[in-house]
Amino acid sequence: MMASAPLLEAKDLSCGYGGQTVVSHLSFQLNKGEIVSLLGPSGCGKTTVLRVLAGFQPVFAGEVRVNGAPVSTPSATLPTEKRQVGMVFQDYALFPHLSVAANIKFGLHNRSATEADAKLKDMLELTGMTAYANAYPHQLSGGQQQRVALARALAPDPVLLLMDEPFSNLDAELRSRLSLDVREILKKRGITAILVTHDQNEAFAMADHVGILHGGGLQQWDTPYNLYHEPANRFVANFIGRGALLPGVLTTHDSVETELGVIRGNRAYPWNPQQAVEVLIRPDDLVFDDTSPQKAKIIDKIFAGSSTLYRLLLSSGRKLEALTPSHQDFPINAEVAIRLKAEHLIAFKK
Ligand SMILES: Nc1ncnc2c1ncn2[C@@H]1O[C@H](COP(=O)(O)OP(=O)(O)OP(=O)(O)O)[C@@H](O)[C@H]1O
Repeated sequence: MMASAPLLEAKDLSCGYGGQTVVSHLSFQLNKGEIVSLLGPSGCGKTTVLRVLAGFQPVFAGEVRVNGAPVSTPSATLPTEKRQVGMVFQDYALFPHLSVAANIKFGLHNRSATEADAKLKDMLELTGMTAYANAYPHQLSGGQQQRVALARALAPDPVLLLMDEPFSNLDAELRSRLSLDVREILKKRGITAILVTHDQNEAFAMADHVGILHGGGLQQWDTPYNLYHEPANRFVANFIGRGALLPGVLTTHDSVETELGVIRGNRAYPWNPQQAVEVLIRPDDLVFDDTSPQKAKIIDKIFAGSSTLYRLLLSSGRKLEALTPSHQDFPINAEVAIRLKAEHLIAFKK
């Protein structure tokens, strides 16, 4: 039975501070080698959950299991040092007076010198920091310091790696590059990891599954693709990506009449025909198409290199956004013909 247990399992977990519950009824599982992200707005409890998983604080209810064995229950909390978790924080937390090599070897005091040296060499290579073994943290860039922090966290072969906003002190470009690099490093070694972030690009770039936390609970646990294209509720629809909600009326269980025509989707809704709904329109659901009878006026555009985001005004006065390849270049105030090209019909009852 133990062999088939998930690597990490949170079951109906409630946690918080003092008597104050921050997150309740949280359940999720991670298999070995999986990378997941807990994503949510500031204050939703991401760090609190991570602290529970690390063993820094107790659970009020529910339990956490690692490889089938309970590590947190309301009556017992296995201490951090016995959990074999590695941690990477926002502020790097490297020892300033120790060299890169000594930082990485810090958690290896119970290994033989030969073993520790081999591990150091391996970690330096894995994180691309071999040339900096003798440098001190203040001589490194933020991105390099975070690579060392990762090497230090991975050196003792943790069962689980916990990362709390690891890239938020870095500029946007470095952040996106490093998040891909770190994913590659973790995948190469089959490391199971949880990343806490409020940055959806980071979560999407790194994680196999993402849990959206809000309002004291989990709103959706899904792949990045599904969170974007098949959000489970209005909160997720608004929180993830860009988009607008367009009013419409359900005509059959899987089609909605809107001012852009009838939208037919890939799922059936249980509501009666004529039910008033709102349909989620993502910017990439709209295409410019000269043959379409639907007209819109361009009121703004944001050029982003390979693509352009257009803000459009419909004749009803409603506004939508369209994301197109940047060769399709139109001036502000131009009238364009648009067509909906959505494969997913995401409707919410009005
Ligand atoms: N030590 C503490 N004592 C009491 N309440 C706390 C403590 N730490 C956090 N909280 C509260 O718990 C809630 C969740 O905090 P938490 O830090 O887990 O959120 P978060 O989602 O990680 O937010 P952020 O993205 O801003 O870091 C917040 O309302 C916060 O004020």
